[in-house]
Amino acid sequence: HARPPHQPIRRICCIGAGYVGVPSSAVIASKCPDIDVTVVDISAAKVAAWNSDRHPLYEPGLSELISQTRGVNLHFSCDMIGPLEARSPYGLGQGKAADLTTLEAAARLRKAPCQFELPRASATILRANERPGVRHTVLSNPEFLARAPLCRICSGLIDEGQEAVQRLVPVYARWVPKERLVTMNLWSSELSKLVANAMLAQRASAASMRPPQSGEATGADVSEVALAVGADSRIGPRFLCASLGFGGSCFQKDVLNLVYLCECLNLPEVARYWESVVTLNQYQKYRFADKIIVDLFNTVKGKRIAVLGFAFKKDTGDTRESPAIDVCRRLIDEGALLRVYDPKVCWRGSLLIYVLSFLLSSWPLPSRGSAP
Ligand SMILES: NC(=O)c1ccc[n+]([C@@H]2O[C@H](COP(=O)([O-])OP(=O)(O)OC[C@H]3O[C@@H](n4cnc5c(N)ncnc54)[C@H](O)[C@@H]3O)[C@@H](O)[C@H]2O)c1
Ligand SMILES: O=c1ccn([C@@H]2O[C@H](COP(=O)(O)OP(=O)(O)O[C@H]3O[C@H](CO)[C@@H](O)[C@H](O)[C@H]3O)[C@@H](O)[C@H]2O)c(=O)[nH]1
Repeated sequence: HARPPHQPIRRICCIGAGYVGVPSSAVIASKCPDIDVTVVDISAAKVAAWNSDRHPLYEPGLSELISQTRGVNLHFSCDMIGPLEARSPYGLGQGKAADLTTLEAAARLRKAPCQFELPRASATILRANERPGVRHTVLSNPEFLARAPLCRICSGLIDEGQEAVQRLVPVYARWVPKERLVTMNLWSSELSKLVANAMLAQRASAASMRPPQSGEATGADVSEVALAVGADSRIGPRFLCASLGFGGSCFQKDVLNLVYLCECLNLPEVARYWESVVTLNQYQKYRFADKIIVDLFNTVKGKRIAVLGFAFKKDTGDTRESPAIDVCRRLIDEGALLRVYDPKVCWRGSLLIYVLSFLLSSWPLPSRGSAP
């Protein structure tokens, strides 16, 4: 479709009203009042929840952003075609259902052998479904710079997509200083995300494994060690807290993506190196559960144990890959009766946890807010 270059973006449709889609869309809507943002999701319940005052996930400041923008230029819908077709004279949504179904399928090729193949595969699928007047461009715009919020990477496929990149950049330029808006080729962008997350995961893993097995063996205090080590500006103070293992939706997946990439590139030694980050992380969780068992006189069978906190980190209700899952599973396998409570974990997650804990324990439910 012939479109004048650098025509400003007026509409954005985000597919997937989850942890990435909603915060990103809410920020764009609040920073760009002239852009109409619609978030669509396959789950009617989720869309209804976003349209209500009981949002399905917690993120500090998100509810406030949504209350300012929802119904103004931020919309939640199950209609995969309407938001774009009704308003857009061009672009991805102009067409029919098949178009967006394909886009969705392409965007969610979670079984693509490697993250790197995703943009190319998406582009191929979209191109195969193009109709006259509709042109698709795939950009890589990974979300991974959580601690560098004033920075954003946009990238297009190596030899194409530059026009689309030039149209996307001004959207972020509303709140990101120009010098911190980085454009690069797609493979650099994808690899940046993998490497950044893998290095952070490696650091969190190493922090938990500070030899010799933290302070336990030596009498050292792990927080004091972290303070001293982090005072070296080359190392820095962040990500040095020993924990029972890293969790979350990205770290393990991204490290394993890197492992796979190394294997494909015939770099088995490098692959094993990164794989050991995940292995150590698993070990750390089992070690923690074993320590509980040992401390409770080598058996937890029939013992009632309270688990305070279930999300993978503080200030979130996200339980994906939470280390608590492995710890609880190990304790349940050993016959413990668990009582799990996390005030931030809500909706489906909490229901599951409550059902689990009801089945496994006769303790009364704590009232909301009574937990630390
Ligand atoms: N969570 C992160 O921090 C993070 C960071 C970078 C990239 N990612 C990637 O971004 C993607 C989304 O991650 P997330 O954490 O937001 O996941 P999520 O599970 O919170 O959200 C995904 C949403 O997509 C919806 N969905 C699934 N299939 C759909 C379909 N066919 N049509 C419309 N909606 C559909 C689901 O109902 C869900 O609400 C994933 O591919 C993830 O790997 C996540
Ligand atoms: O000193 C530390 C710091 C973190 N963790 C653990 O590491 C995991 C990940 O923490 P964090 O990175 O804060 O959370 P995520 O939301 O998973 O964020 C990561 O993954 C996101 C998705 O790719 C990126 O946006 C972020 O930049 C990247 O840090 C959590 O289980 C933490 O408890 C530690 O064990 N010790």
